[in-house]
Amino acid sequence: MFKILVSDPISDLGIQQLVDANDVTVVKKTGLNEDELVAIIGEFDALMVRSQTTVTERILTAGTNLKAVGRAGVGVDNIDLDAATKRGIVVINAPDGNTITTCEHTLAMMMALARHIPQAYAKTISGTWDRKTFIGVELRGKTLGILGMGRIGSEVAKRAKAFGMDILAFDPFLTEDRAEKLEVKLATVNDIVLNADFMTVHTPLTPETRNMISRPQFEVMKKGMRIINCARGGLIDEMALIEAIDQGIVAGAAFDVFEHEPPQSDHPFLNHPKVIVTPHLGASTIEAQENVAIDVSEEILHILRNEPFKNAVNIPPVAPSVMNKLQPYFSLGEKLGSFVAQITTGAVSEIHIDYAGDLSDVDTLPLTRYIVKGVLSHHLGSDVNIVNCSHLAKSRDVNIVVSKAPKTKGFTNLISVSLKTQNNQDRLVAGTLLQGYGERIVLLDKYTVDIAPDGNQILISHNDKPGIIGLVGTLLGENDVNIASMQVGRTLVGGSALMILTVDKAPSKDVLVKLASLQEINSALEIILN
Ligand SMILES: NC(=O)c1ccc[n+]([C@@H]2O[C@H](COP(=O)([O-])OP(=O)(O)OC[C@H]3O[C@@H](n4cnc5c(N)ncnc54)[C@H](O)[C@@H]3O)[C@@H](O)[C@H]2O)c1
Ligand SMILES: O=C(O)CC[C@@H](O)C(=O)O
Repeated sequence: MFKILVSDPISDLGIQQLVDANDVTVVKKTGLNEDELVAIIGEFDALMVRSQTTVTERILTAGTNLKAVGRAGVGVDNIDLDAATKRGIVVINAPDGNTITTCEHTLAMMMALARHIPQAYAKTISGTWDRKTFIGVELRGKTLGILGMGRIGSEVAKRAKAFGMDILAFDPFLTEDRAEKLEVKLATVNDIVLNADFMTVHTPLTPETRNMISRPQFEVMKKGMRIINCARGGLIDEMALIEAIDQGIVAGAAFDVFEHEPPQSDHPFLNHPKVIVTPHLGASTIEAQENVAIDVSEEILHILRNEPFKNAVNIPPVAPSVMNKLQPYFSLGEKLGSFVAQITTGAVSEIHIDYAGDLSDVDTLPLTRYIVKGVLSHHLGSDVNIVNCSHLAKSRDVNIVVSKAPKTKGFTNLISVSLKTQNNQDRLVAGTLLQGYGERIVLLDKYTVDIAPDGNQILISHNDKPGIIGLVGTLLGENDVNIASMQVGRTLVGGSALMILTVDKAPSKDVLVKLASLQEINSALEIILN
């Protein structure tokens, strides 16, 4: 039974599928501080949050059973991603579910700003009928500058066009072609600062975007600019903005987000007549909260059930077409990694993976992760997963080298995994997925073999002499180890040879020692493939 902690207010309807799942227990506990979370997180397999819970390294370290942290929303700046990645915890978000809602909030803020609606409302209900102070401006014919043309920025552009606004847009990934399709003019930040009447930001908060609009921009800004921030506090320098408003450069600002949330009661935005604010309500609609919670719940279930998932923030995304092609190879890849690690002794310095045939023309990174996981799991156990395997390899100075070849020796697909060690070993295992026969190991070092990579195997290195197979069979039989299949490979008659046995149960250490001491046998090794 998986236990999931929901630590922020999240739509009940959105998490219904978790509540209904018969392999899941959902515990809702909101408003906990870090210490309280640290005290209980160890019992849980997954944590689901919005933006109130700050998921710190301490919480992640205490979450010894945590496999996933789900963010019901877009921004993951409240989650320590590095700490999660190191611990192999998948962080997922719901990037699409609140796009329209946040875009609509942005437009609502822009219109409220243009027409002084919150200020006029406050005055009217206080008993003053003031029609002179609140002369607004039209949106029609005005220029809107959009910084960040991702999901939300693009939707804002579409709707602003309907108001008759001209759009100047800046995004490092915005191409001429896409700008043309969106009917916006490609611009620089400076173009927007100098020419726009309204400016709205829709970027993530990164070291590069922090204070992207600050004193240098306000100094040259078009007079009368109105600024909206429904993305992240810190994108626009809050103190510099107040100065610019007081200097008459900026006509007004509408902010849904703050550098520190909630802001202190003496924050200058909170009592400034030209600033309107909402308490991070951008994503707060019934629809968006259901959407994001449904998306994240689905993903958490996939992760806990070991099923393919998307939207992981700490693993690069994979196109569905690539995923469909690679997925059948994940189990084979992991077993090849595990196999070669089990036959290698000494510290691994390099994992060389060669993809040939069908696999040579796809982005194989997700499959590489399974292979690396297979290699590292042999020594590091269940602490390794596809999220942290690259980090673990790097932190142990293991070099991962990938090569590709379009042709194979008679196989439509072939994955070769070789390990180089610091004591100069170089072992290789290659496998394929055979139509109708499933996974096969077809090459072991220089020996051609045909092994189904499952269950318990014994790998015996011996000299190619008559009678060895009989000796091995007799010894295993005497020790109640039943042989399911046997493969023998040699390169030269009478030279060194390899025997691989699939057995119904694992041999004891004692039996392996006895096998290794038989005449003409050089070593006997147990390999377990699950
Ligand atoms: N107020 C809310 O409740 C709320 C709700 C949802 C999203 N958000 C926030 O809104 C922002 C946008 O969300 P989204 O879903 O559109 O994200 P997105 O990832 O789809 O878009 C972000 C865009 O910003 C661009 N960008 C990055 N650096 C830039 C830079 N220096 N200058 C210009 N553009 C840059 C990226 O290329 C990308 O296209 C995020 O910060 C998100 O956390 C806030
Ligand atoms: O959970 C929220 O309401 C905040 C959502 C928003 O900031 C996001 O990044 O998705």
